[in-house]
Amino acid sequence: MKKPKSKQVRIQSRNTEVQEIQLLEKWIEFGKPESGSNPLSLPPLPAKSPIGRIDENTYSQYAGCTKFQQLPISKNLKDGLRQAGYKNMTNIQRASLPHSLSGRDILGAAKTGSGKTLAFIIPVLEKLYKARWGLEDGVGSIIMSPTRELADQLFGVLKSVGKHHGFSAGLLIGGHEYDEEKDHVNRMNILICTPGRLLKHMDTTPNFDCSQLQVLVLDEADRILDAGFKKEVNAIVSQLPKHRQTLLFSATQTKSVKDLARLSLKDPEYIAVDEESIAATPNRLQQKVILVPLDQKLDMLWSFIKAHLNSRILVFLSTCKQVRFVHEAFKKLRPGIPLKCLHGRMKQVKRMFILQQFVEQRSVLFSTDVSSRGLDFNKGVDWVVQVDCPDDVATYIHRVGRTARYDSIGRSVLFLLPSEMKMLERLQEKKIPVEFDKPNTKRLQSVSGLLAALLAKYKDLQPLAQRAFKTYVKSIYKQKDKEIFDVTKLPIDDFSASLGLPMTPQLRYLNRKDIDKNTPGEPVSVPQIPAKKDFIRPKPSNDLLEESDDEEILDLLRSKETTDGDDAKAIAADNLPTTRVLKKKKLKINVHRPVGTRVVFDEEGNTLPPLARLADIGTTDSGLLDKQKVMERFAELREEMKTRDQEDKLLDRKRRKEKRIKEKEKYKRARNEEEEDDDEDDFSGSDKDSKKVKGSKVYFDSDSDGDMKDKAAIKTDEISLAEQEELALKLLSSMH
Ligand SMILES: Nc1ncnc2c1ncn2[C@@H]1O[C@H](COP(=O)(O)OP(=O)(O)OP(=O)(O)O)[C@@H](O)[C@H]1O
Repeated sequence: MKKPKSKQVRIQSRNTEVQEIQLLEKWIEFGKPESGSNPLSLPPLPAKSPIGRIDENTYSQYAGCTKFQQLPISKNLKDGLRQAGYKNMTNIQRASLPHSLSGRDILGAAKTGSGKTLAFIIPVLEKLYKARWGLEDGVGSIIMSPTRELADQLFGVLKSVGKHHGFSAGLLIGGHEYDEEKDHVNRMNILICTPGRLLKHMDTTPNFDCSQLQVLVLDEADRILDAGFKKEVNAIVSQLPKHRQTLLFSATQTKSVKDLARLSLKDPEYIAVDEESIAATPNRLQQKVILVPLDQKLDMLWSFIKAHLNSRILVFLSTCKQVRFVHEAFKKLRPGIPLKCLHGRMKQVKRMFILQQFVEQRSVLFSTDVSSRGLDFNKGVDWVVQVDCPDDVATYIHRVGRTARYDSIGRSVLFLLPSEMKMLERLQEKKIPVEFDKPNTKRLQSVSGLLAALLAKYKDLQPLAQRAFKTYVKSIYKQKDKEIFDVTKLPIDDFSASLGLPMTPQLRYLNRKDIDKNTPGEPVSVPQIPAKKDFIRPKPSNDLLEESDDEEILDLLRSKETTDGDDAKAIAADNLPTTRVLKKKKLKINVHRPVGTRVVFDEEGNTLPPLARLADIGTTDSGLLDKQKVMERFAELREEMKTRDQEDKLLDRKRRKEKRIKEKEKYKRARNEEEEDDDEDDFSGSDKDSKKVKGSKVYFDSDSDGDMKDKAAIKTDEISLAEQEELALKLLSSMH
């Protein structure tokens, strides 16, 4: 009894589906907006106006509608959206959906946190639904994201709003089990992926086929189309059918004709909903820029964290090593708020776990740009702190866009070095409403002294600090925009000391003279910049574990109280942390000393001449060296050098012998192959013989190569002559 009923139900639901699709297609065709028009400019539809079919040939208007329920989309999707809590559309959704639902290519730009994800997930689901796409049809849509975390987040949105559709969807990202993915990838209708992993499947997974692809989506399109992904994206696109719908979205969009040609976009609709708006960043975002000398960055960051213990703070640093160091070091100083870190070198599972934790509790997340794009921390990030200057304005926009999402408020602060003030101009040129603040460092707590102590106590922290130092300087050195990033203007000794390092690590690629001639905090040309006297060495904190009041440091920084220059100098002198003393001593080190020699210090921390440690202070009150001891030491050194020379010679001989053996084996293999080839060919006996003789020549020990080759040649000649004589004799005797 049951079976025919379920069959009947199946037939019935298929018929309903077919009817719904026919209706949607007619409705879309009836009301699709003019190509090139912006549906946002149309007056909003009255709330109670009819939805869908009105009479035989008339359907309701949907260009200009404000609610998802007014769109020509399936009931399944409407249910999914309603259950996920989405009712009214955001501007980018209102502007793009009427175009994308009618099958047009889209190039969409809207501020961070403005709802671009639904603007592409809705047309993807609807396109496949209207095509009655099934499991057996394979890949119908690919959604590409530049980072794994963002791909994972998009996957979450797709699952939530698409739960009433019967599509299969897969997440293809690095860090996942590739073999497992391989087994399922052919059965997926929608793939959310990073470019690298998708290409790997295209190259290696048997029968992986995207030839029927209907919709291609690039989220954070400008990032995916930039040089970093160029090879992968070109290779992927070359394997996709040209006849498809393509949707590109980002907060900072590309209009490069070359890029668009690469993707074969067909008359795309340019939808930039914020073009008329003054700022490229959300209106509810308060943005500050403060001037912080390099050696005070960690003091400033520490003080900031201590003043915001009840917030969720996202901190951007430029390299993985910096993130690791600051996280490890600050953790040991226990600021009174959980600290987490995230960077591209971490295992994927851990990355996901950390993001989850950051979303769930107030904490500080130190991160590289791996989390600068697209991530939506749904409980809201209170502060975005950019300790290191972003590469460009686009990166700035994406970083600050992790806060003030949808309709929430947010705050951000960017630390700029005096040499990076050009970045402030660039932000202002792009109409980003940043407020420039002079730092009033009265409430700053210095951590460099504490870091020096930590480095001495925890041996594994010192290499971390060194790498943090080196990678930061290198990142500046490698930056393309030299107007902003000038490595020669970095006060590198002060910076090194501020990380608690006793000595400035060597930077082979830099000419020290170029750097040293620039003093920290040298005059800069931007008018708003405070004079050098505004940079005050902060007061070291006596008790860093004690919680400071939750008053915001930045409000204080803005306070009208200015510190008198002389006072400032006095405070600075009073409060110099211990690392500064170390730093002064370190400057006396002769960096050009011969390799392998040690720097020797006296009790005052001054460097001594080489061999000075041999001086017998008891007997030579003038500080002169004991000649006898020096001579003995020289003799010792000579002996050591002799032994090392002998060891080197032995090693060299051994290496040469190994090389010879390898060469012989190589020749042997080549000869064997040659002989095998010869066997297959129809050579005359004499040819074969001559080849063997020729081949045999190369087997001589090459210790005295030339000699032996000559001998071999002679030997071969002798044999042939004897044979010839014998043959001649035989011939003569037979003639007689
Ligand atoms: N119509 C809507 N109604 C309510 N909330 C929405 C709507 N659309 C999106 N949101 C919410 O707004 C937040 C930001 O959306 P989304 O992540 O899509 O922004 P985005 O524009 O892609 O940001 P980014 O440029 O940083 O990637 C999300 O939490 C999302 O759930």
